[in-house]
Amino acid sequence: DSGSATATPEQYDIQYLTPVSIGTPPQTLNLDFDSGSSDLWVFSSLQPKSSVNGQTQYDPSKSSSAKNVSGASWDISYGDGSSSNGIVFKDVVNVGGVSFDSQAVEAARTVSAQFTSDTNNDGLLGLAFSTINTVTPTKQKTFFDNVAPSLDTKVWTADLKYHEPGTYDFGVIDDSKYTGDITYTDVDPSDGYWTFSTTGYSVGGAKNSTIKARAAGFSGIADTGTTLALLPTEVVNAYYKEVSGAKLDRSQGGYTIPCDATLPDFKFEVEGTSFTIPGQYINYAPVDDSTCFGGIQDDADIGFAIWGDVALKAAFVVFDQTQSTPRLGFANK
Ligand SMILES: O[C@H](COCc1ccccc1F)CN1CCCC1
Repeated sequence: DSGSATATPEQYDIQYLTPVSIGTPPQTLNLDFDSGSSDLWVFSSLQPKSSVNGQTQYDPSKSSSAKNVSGASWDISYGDGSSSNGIVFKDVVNVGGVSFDSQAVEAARTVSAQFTSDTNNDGLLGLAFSTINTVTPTKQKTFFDNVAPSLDTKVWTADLKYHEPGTYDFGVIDDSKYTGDITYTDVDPSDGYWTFSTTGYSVGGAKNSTIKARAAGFSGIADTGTTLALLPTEVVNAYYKEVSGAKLDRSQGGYTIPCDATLPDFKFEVEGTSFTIPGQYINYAPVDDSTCFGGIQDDADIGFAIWGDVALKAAFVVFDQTQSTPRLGFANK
């Protein structure tokens, strides 16, 4: 079995939304596929009206296949301070033609203000490891872990794009979506994330002088649910040193740049193969009519780097569980 679903970017690629059908008859919700968390939760008919602002709500009472998981509840908080909680149903879930008939669908009772104001986001589909699922008393499996046995090959792939729709595929590596070889690197799943090491980085200076790659690598997570690339302070400083007019603006929460700056490319290396984030991707969004917010920011107080969409959209990425050790594959495209 294999399938493919479209990942459509919201403004500035702040996140990508993908249609998921839930229940009988199918209720289609647009979810944020998040490889940085492991709960599939949805806006639901159980929420107070005041917490819903245009989102599509899952209504288990309208699904003949919905079954409440007695005594189960969930409560999740994210790195950006947002949160949600509720109760749990099992129901049929279909993503791009790949289906599982008793997926844990976590129906929200409460969502934080950030989710209420995010009108097109109907919930999340977690794709990190099931060890960090928040359902108690019995942890639930991610959609990928549930469908993995049925897939032609135990992978899912992300082909996210700059300001245009891309795809999430399950059970297939579509060779038309990348060029050259796929470079694989081992993942350490012990924190529940797709954690991997980069062997180096380099900055293509505005004057086309490249800063030599940093000898030591650093570890980070591949996180489709994070917008920006959050990297070690030293790396971030080395990058913006190359951008005239760049400044660390605490009031904006990080580095800003002149919107008309010609930004250098940023290269990261995986097992010695380099992948280029074009400078254009690193002009994330305007904060006023001439100042823009940088797409590379500091990973301070997280303790590891977060390779979010600004980085992932520069590659074809394979989230691979075909072996006992999970792997990430990166290819140019
Ligand atoms: O909140 C996340 C961004 O958090 C980044 C992060 C990941 C893992 C550990 C610490 C972190 F700060 C983005 N939201 C997730 C759901 C909607 C957007």
